Amino acid sequence: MTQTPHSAADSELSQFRVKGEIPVPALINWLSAAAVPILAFFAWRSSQHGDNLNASVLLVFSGLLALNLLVFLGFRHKTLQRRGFISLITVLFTYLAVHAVEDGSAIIWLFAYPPIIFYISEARVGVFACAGGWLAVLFLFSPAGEWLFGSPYSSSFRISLVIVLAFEMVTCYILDQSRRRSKLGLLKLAAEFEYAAKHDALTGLANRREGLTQLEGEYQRYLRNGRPFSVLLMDIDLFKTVNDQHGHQVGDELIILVARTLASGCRKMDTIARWGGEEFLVLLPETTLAEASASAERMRAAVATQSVQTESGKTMGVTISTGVASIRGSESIDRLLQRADEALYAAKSRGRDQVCIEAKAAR
Ligand SMILES: Nc1nc2c(ncn2[C@@H]2O[C@H](COP(=O)(O)OP(=O)(O)OP(=O)(O)O)[C@@H](O)[C@H]2O)c(=O)[nH]1
Repeated sequence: MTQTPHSAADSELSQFRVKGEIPVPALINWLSAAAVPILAFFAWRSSQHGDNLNASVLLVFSGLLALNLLVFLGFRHKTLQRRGFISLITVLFTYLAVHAVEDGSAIIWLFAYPPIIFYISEARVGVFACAGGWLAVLFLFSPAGEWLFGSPYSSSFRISLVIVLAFEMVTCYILDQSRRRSKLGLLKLAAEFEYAAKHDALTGLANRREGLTQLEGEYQRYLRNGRPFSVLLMDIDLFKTVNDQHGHQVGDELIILVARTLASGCRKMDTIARWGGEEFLVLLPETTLAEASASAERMRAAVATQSVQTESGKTMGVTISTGVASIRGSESIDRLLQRADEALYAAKSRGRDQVCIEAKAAR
């Protein structure tokens, strides 16, 4: 069954990739590959300035990001890669800000955090991480933060950074929401297209193409496991007369009524397809000829109890004729359908409102 877009959870939406969009694992790989030499460069600069502790910490981050990249390349575990990357950059950015790396100027790398986090994770993770990060910066810049960490940031820099960071985070959130909305729209459109491609617009049943697809799938299963399946080919009797006497609208109502009756008489595993104008194909997986003819007979009887109201207020009954056939040996799908069609033809020629099994009368 096609998933409806409305039920798509945020996480599923994050995994749904529009053609041309950069895949999250590829983006993380690229960012990691870029971050490893950048961190190594800053580690080298720190060691030049005699700050060996900072050089070691940056080298450790560089190594961990490289490790996360290699683990992904080895195991292809996307969730592990994403979580590892988010944890590492969150701790790294916190370290850059708190430790005031490069005389505090390294804190500007914090601006890389919001777009990355919104792109690679679910919306609520992005909001949580950004709000938490912003509050942490606010605390770092407060008198309490200054007393605790002794950071060197000037007051004008603090004000600017807090405001610009908030502006960037809100902008990233808005852009991310817009991206997610358009993805949702595409997901909805794709589901609608998929539904339209597989279903008949009038009855909501599978259309002929989908019926054939299901039939082919069942045929392949039969070739593998040898369990027989059956088909019922059904046709509304004297339908042309209904159209001619009462108009196409009543004819359409009758088709819908028969479709509903057939659907309510089938198992979940069965497929009912609108095969032609007033013709239906029922595919009964793992069903013998005897079981199929019993089902066909039940459906025939159920349809015969139905009626529609004509424009003159009279009730009009409806009957169907059915041809039944079961797969045999290594015959083709075409041959099976041909035998069902011959049985249907026999049911028509023997007076309609009856079920015929492979050219033999069943009633
Ligand atoms: N209202 C309506 N009529 C349709 C639709 N599709 C096909 N038809 C009509 O269905 C009729 C089929 O009639 P026939 O194939 O001649 O057979 P019949 O009158 O049912 O006679 P038997 O099959 O011999 O019982 C034609 O008049 C088509 O125009 C549809 O979607 N809606």
